[in-house]
Amino acid sequence: MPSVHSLDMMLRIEDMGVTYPGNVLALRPTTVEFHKGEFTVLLGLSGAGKSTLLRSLNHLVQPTTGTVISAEFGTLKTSRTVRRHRCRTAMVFQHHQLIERHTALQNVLTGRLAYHSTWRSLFPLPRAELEYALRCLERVGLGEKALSRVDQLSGGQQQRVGIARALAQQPSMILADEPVASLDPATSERVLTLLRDICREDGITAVISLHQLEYARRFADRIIGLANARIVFDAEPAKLEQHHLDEIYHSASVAVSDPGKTAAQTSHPQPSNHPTKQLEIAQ
Ligand SMILES: Nc1ncnc2c1ncn2[C@@H]1O[C@H](COP(=O)(O)OP(=O)(O)OP(=O)(O)O)[C@@H](O)[C@H]1O
Repeated sequence: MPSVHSLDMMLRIEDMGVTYPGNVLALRPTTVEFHKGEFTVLLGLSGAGKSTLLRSLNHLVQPTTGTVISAEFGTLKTSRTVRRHRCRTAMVFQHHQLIERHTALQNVLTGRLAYHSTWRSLFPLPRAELEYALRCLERVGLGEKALSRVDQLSGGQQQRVGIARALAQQPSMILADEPVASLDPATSERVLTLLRDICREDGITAVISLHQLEYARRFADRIIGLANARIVFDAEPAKLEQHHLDEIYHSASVAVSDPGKTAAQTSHPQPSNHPTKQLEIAQ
């Protein structure tokens, strides 16, 4: 039976579940839809299943059950549809995954490779491709660093190169797995602002996993909270209340919504990856 989906659907997963070898249940069968131009943040404790959900959206992690349906390419069931979907789905990683000895421009150009055959990519890309990559770098404010080696850039600049590379792919969707986890608070805010603004301007659908609750509240159009391999919250940030946070973080007494309060001030010790801890750092 064909699935029923909304008009602005970009990607839909249906009864999609992931069990890793060793019988590790990482995502229970889940049905959820992502909409065009929506900026969704995945929240949850370490091990809740955020990366698994995120990475299965482009079959980087192979779902064990269920399906992924793309508005552009239909159900991802052949290697051809997966390839085409991946071409339009850019990824941004926590550790950038850049080639450090290459220049920023060379790294951004790798975002164009999906559009070229293997043999074509062995030769220099046409001037138009270089100009396009340069424009992507200019959009993230790094035009003047185009010829700098990536290992000579700061962490925040490297992540901006990662975003430029994603943009070079001309994506309809960006999946970002903890893109600011290695950055200081001020740089994190700049990177998230940049990512959100670019996604808004270009109508790109974004799904981003974060540990910082405060950033999720500020930047997301929609928050999906995960706990124990299932979605326990799915709504706009304004609807996220303490009892939802308790469910996401299994904690009944921490005022995580109080930006003035830190983990050290709460009556219960927090695990190191608890959002309150992140909140403390994010202030
Ligand atoms: N390749 C793998 N093989 C086996 N188990 C895995 C694998 N990847 C993840 N897991 C397990 O699956 C569960 C979900 O992991 P996942 O990485 O999706 O969580 P997460 O919410 O993204 O965590 P974090 O915030 O620490 O990145 C965890 O129990 C994890 O140990």
